[in-house]
Amino acid sequence: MNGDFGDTGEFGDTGEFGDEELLAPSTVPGDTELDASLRPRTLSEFIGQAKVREQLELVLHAARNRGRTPDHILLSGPPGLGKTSLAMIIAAELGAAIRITSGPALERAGDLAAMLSNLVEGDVLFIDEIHRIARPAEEMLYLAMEDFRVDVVVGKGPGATSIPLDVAPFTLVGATTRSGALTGPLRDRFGFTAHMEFYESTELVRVLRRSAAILGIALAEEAAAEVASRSRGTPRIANRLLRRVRDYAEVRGDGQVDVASARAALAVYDVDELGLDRLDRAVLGALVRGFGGGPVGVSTLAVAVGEEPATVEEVCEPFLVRAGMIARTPRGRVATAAAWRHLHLTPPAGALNQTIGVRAREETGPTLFGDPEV
Ligand SMILES: Nc1ncnc2c1ncn2[C@@H]1O[C@H](COP(=O)(O)OP(=O)(O)OP(=O)(O)O)[C@@H](O)[C@H]1O
Ligand SMILES: [Mg+2]
Repeated sequence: MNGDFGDTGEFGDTGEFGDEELLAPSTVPGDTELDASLRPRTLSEFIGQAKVREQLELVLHAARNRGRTPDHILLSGPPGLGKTSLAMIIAAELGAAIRITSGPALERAGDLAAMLSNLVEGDVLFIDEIHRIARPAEEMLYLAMEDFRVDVVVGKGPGATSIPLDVAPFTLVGATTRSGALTGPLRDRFGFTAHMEFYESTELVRVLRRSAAILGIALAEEAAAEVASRSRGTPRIANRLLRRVRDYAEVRGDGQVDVASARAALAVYDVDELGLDRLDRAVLGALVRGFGGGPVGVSTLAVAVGEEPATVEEVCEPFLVRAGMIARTPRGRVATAAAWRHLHLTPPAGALNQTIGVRAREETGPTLFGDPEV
């Protein structure tokens, strides 16, 4: 099994990004193969996310010492940061088999029961987009996670009986771009939640160097830095931009990617110096020009740019917050002074001045001004 199924679910449905797919953090057609060849295979190959790596190392090590399956693990963070890669690494580090499914595929409890009853002791069950699991399956999952047992209901109406079935002890690894959308009971049953953060440019440079070595691309140091700084803190985007600058260097140059050809290539693909794409710029434009800088609710913003609220909230916004362009306030989203300037406009006197590089946590993470308005 190659286990690569990045194009399930709403983020895989990249039609909405049109020709701006280059900067979509989700997988786009053609990525899958690339992702598979560039995926880190061990925890030590996994670049960045130092905190998460340390925490995971402890969880896995302790479980190995005790000869037990580790606690269930939730991986939470924006698309393309390495959740699927980490899930596979967890299984590899445990020397366990990995079974892969996703929330949207578990529509009926029976789908999950079939999956669970096939598990062998020690297996890792990976459920991607776990926040999209259907309710009946979710309830079955609680019991399986806690007691390694499921109740399969046979028959209908008053004659229905439930037959308890044992499930082999397994480790559930769930991945989600929206841990806030998980129900409390499900979240509580994970022993450990790894919060994935956007990558620093220096880390993306290492990702790019590694990928260039695997793909046999001559990538100059300065060019790597240039690509890294425009990759929205996201390894998947860094790898994709790397392929585009390679194309450019091969067609218009001698195949060597230097900083000049990298810049020229990125200009051709309309990737701005912060790595913002058309949708990001549309969101900022709507916020600044349409709503005077906010505050405005995320669903209103989504309507203004003709996008799904989930896309704006889970794909654009985390990065715009991290880039210091948008702040979440209890009354809605607000454009910072940097956002106005990025659009070549003069910020109004009261515009927020925010430092770049605020931690981009999901909606459950700390915000500047208390709970985000949803
Ligand atoms: N830490 C890392 N080191 C090196 N490469 C990485 C790292 N994290 C991710 N990548 C690269 O980025 C690609 C995308 O990672 P992955 O598919 O694991 O992301 P994801 O978080 O599961 O995304 P999604 O939420 O869209 O499913 C990988 O194939 C790999 O090439
Ligand atoms: Mg994934």
